[in-house]
Amino acid sequence: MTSLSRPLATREETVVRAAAAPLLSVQELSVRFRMRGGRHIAAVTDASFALAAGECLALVGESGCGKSVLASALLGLLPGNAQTAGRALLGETDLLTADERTLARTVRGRRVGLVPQSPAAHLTPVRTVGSQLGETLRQLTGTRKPDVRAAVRAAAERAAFPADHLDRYPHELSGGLAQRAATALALVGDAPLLLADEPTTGLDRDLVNRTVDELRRHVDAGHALLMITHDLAAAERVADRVAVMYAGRIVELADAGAFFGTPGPRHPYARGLLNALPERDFAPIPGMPPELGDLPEGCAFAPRCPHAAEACTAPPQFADRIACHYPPDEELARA
Ligand SMILES: Nc1ncnc2c1ncn2[C@@H]1O[C@H](COP(=O)(O)OP(=O)(O)OP(=O)(O)O)[C@@H](O)[C@H]1O
Ligand code: NI
Repeated sequence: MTSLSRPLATREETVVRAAAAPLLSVQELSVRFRMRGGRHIAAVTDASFALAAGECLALVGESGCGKSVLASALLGLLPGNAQTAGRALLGETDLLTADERTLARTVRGRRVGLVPQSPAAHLTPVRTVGSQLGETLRQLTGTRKPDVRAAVRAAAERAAFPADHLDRYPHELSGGLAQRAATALALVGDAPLLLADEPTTGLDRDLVNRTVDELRRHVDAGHALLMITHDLAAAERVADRVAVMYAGRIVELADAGAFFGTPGPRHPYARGLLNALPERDFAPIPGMPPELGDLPEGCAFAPRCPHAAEACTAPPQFADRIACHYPPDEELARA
């Protein structure tokens, strides 16, 4: 063997390992907001998950449970009163500790794309959608001037944004159109990781499906997608895996097929979420989620949980993809 064979073999091993390693690894991510009077809001607590290239993870849970805060943390977009703990590794970069210059120059838009939850607030008010798309294309993909017009039309088409609205300003758009403009902008950079925060709000079912299918094509082309959504039907259509969040914690991670099909969700909260759907039992979960500034000591879902028992006054560990003292098997054993 020549002396070259070793480095070559090592490089091959590296490629194999890279293929198996997740693109994003979030480890015990917590976000706290410091408030007046020494109070704090525990918006995200100990969230851990990984996301591979070519995979979509849907993050679901009731309003206010911390989904958008989690996404903002991954982009370094939290306000000044936020404190983070844990790690969020994108390759070698820890997104939680990367400096603003790195985030602005190499991460946002280039390595991590965002479809924001409030697209109107993220679009530049004084520029038309077409001009914003054109500028983003030139910046992120180096599209040359003569090619920009066609590229803008293609980008709009991908997000079902009508070409005859490209000369409109953001305030002239309906919520649904602003949403599609934001999706078009987010897809332009071809970032390996896309965070889509409620990308189908304000769209009718046909457009929801069209948007979701375009996002799925993006995933199938090798990108990773973290999709935050209230729309469980959209989640079922697009996701490979599901993360269920309750009161700032991920309480269940599941394969989408098992979650939406058989055997179904394992966590009592996740079962409640699905059963609340009109096409299922249409039975809402009784009660309200707790205040994130005033969380109970034990399991935060216990006050609403039909299975709560003595053990639930202590916080459940996240183990075997669920944070529950009585996951289904144990429940059967108790019955
Ligand atoms: N800048 C902030 N300062 C203090 N608290 C905040 C701040 N931003 C968000 N929060 C709180 O963090 C919690 C989580 O909010 P977040 O927006 O992540 O919820 P969400 O799951 O995305 O809800 P929705 O589905 O309604 O978008 C909420 O209680 C919210 O009030
Ligand atoms: Ni949100």
